[in-house]
Amino acid sequence: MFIELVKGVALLLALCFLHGFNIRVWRQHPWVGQVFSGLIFGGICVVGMLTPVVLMPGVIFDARSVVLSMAGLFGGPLVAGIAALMAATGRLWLGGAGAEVGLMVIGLCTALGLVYREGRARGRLGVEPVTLAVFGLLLHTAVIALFQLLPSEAVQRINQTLALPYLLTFTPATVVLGLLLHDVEQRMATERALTGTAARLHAITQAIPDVLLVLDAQGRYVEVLSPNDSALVASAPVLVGQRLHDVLPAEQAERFMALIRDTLQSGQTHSVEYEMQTLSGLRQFEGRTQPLGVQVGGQAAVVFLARDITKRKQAESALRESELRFRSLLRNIPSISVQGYLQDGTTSYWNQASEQLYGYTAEEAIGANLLDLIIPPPMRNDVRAHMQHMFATGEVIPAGELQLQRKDGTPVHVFSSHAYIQVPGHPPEMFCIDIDISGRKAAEDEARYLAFYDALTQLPNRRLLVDRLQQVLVNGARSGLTTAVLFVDLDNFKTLNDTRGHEVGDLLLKDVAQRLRSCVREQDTVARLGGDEFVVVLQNLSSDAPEAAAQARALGELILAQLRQPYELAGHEHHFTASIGVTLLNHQRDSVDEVLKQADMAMYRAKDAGRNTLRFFDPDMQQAVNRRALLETELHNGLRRAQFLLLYQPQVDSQGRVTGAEALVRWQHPVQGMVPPSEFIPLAEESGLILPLGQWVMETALRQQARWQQDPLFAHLSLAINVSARQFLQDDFVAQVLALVRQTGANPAQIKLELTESLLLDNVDSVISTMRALKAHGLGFSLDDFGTGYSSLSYLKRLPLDQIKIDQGFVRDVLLDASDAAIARSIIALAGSLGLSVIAEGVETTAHHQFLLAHGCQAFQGYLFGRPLTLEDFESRVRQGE
Ligand SMILES: Nc1nc2c(ncn2[C@@H]2O[C@@H]3COP(=O)(O)O[C@H]4[C@@H](O)[C@H](n5cnc6c(=O)[nH]c(N)nc65)O[C@@H]4COP(=O)(O)O[C@H]3[C@H]2O)c(=O)[nH]1
Repeated sequence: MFIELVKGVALLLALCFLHGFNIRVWRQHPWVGQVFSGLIFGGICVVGMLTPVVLMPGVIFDARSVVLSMAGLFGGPLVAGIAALMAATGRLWLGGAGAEVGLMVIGLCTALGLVYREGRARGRLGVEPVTLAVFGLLLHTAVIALFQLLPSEAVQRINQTLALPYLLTFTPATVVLGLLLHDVEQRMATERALTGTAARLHAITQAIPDVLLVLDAQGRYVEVLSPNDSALVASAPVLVGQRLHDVLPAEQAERFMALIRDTLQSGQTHSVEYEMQTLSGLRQFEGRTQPLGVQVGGQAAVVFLARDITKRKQAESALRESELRFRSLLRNIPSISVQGYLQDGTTSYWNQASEQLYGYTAEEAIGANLLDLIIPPPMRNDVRAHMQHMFATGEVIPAGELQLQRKDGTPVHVFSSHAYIQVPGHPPEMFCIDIDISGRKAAEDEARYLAFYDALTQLPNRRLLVDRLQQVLVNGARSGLTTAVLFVDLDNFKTLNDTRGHEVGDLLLKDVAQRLRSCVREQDTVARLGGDEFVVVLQNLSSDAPEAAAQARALGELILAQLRQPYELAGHEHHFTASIGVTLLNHQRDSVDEVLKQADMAMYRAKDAGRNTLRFFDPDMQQAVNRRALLETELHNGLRRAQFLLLYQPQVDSQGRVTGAEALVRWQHPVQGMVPPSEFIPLAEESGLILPLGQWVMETALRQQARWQQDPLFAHLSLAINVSARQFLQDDFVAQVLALVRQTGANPAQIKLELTESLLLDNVDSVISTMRALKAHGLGFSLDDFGTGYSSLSYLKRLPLDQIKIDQGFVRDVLLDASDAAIARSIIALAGSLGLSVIAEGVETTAHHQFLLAHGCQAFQGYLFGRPLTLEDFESRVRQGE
């Protein structure tokens, strides 16, 4: 019996082995595994039933209760169901009296096993020995209870002999089988977990591109994991088992050994960068070591993770090279100045082109402030504001043309672009990229200059001339002053060009340009129209057209005279003349074209008239000018030929007694007869002939006065002499007069110099000093035409005058015009208050005389008392008066 039970236990062990093996075999297909497990459990039951403990025929005992309950507990419904079906089939096939109870036992054990399984699944029951033992005891007690349904004979024997051994054998068997199956179950779970971990690890190591090595303390390759062999010194299978010294150069192997030692000693991760000759060539790696934590083959070991960084290193090196290239490019690129500045303007970068452009070396510039370096003072506030805005907002200053300054202070034109760069970890910077455009600017200036100036003579060209004339036409109308346009053309210029070539021709034109410029004032324009044609624009001439024409003619004559002077051209002396056409601008009527055409036509008239001359466009003007020119010549001749004489107009006192005379010049023209001063004095003043004429008058008058000195009849007579402004303002006027006084022996106390108010307009101080100098020698002064000019009373007070003359204009209408009468009265009163004598001129009627007399005037001159008389007539008049 015991032997039978041991056989049963052996069957149980076989069951465990077969069940474990089956599950492992079918782990990929768990359902199939369960079916086979069911067959195994069922098979063991059937085998057990075939070698049972036979109590009596038809009543058998075997280990099916243990097997089926464990099939339920560890196999689940499918396994237990198959096993129970097979066991039931086997039992029915064996038959006998105990068959029914046997089937019930099969059902009971299977069911209780499944119940236990459910309790375990819900966490209520475990599979530890005690629980299994309680389960086994309950199960087999229940089975013995079922045995009570057997025939009474069998029941009796069971209860007496078998029940107790049954309980004592099968309960522990249940525990043992449960523990064994539980162990199988656990081992399978561990195996599954390990398989999962290994699969994950494998997947991970396959996924990472790095090389993973396990090296022991001796430097032996324990494990080599690499996605491919290209990163290894030899293929993985070859490496495993070899030592570092076997596959690496000694020096490198030793370096890794030291790393392994350090890692194991410190227990810390270590990093290394190295280069290695691999199966795919020389590669660079970044490696990390980590202690493995467990021993391998009795040795401590490290995990070594190596990453191929060849590409990264190549990229880094390419980047470094590229940066180096760009830096070198920026540094050395000619003509493009690059400068870097920090927020406060401190210079952080300065390339070679900046050195050349601005004159500061990089050493001088870096660290200095932008504003102090190249920004002209007037621009500094603007630049500061722009920079602040850019650094605050990141908005770049727009590119544009600027005028900056070099180290030596000279200006430089640049086209400046700006960039705002912020590199993480560095302060933001402004980069300026400046291109020198001074050359372009100069070219533009040159082009602008050439557009308006003649390249050969540097004179304004036709375009600028037209421009200026247009302005003159617009503005001149307002001023009322006259503008004259002179068209100057060289005579025979073409011959010079043809005979001596254009170069010599150019020399002549340059010389002519210079001479023309020297003839005119700053405000006038000399332009070259092209070829040998020049135009001179004279502005601010007299508002009186004939006078302006005379001024234009005078300048034209001067130009002709200048251009007549010999020319020294390329070693030869040449003589040229010019023809000039003149027109006066009529601001209301003319256009620029019209004006130039007129001057051009006048110039051709000058050519027709034999060249070396000037002609006016306007025939009337021409005639007037001709007349003046003729008169001027005649005036000149008249002086030489003594055609002038003095008349003497008596000046009388309140009693009508002659007290003196005013000397009045006359021109005894051989053809025109006696010419009055109004016709020739202005011309004499313009032409300068007034100086010799005035000198003659002064000498003649003084000589006459000296003669009168000798005669008691005339010795008391004073003599008034007219002095023109131009004459009076000569530097040596005082010396001239005093010399004449000395030479003639005239009495200065009897001499009165008559000055006009116009003299006082600009020259009060020098007039006063001249007057004082003469007065110091006894000469007296009378202010002529008083009241017609604009002399201020304050001047009047300062002038060392003796007499004021009331102008004949006031005297004439003194009885008709209340205001003239008032002026005359005021002048008399004024003279009285200033302590001056007063003389009225132009007194023609006794009514004039009476009025003036009544208002206190004591001296008179006028037709009422005598016209200007020849010397003889004047002297006989004085005699008659006596
Ligand atoms: N209607 C009218 N006229 C009278 C009467 N009494 C005198 N006159 C004129 O008035 C002018 C007076 O001379 P003035 O005011 O010095 O004005 C002078 C003077 O400014 C200038 N002048 C004359 N002789 C000389 C001279 O020798 N040298 C300079 N620089 N200027 C002279 O020429 C001006 C004109 O001289 P004249 O033609 O000689 O004209 C003279 C004289 O003939 C009168 O009752 N009725």
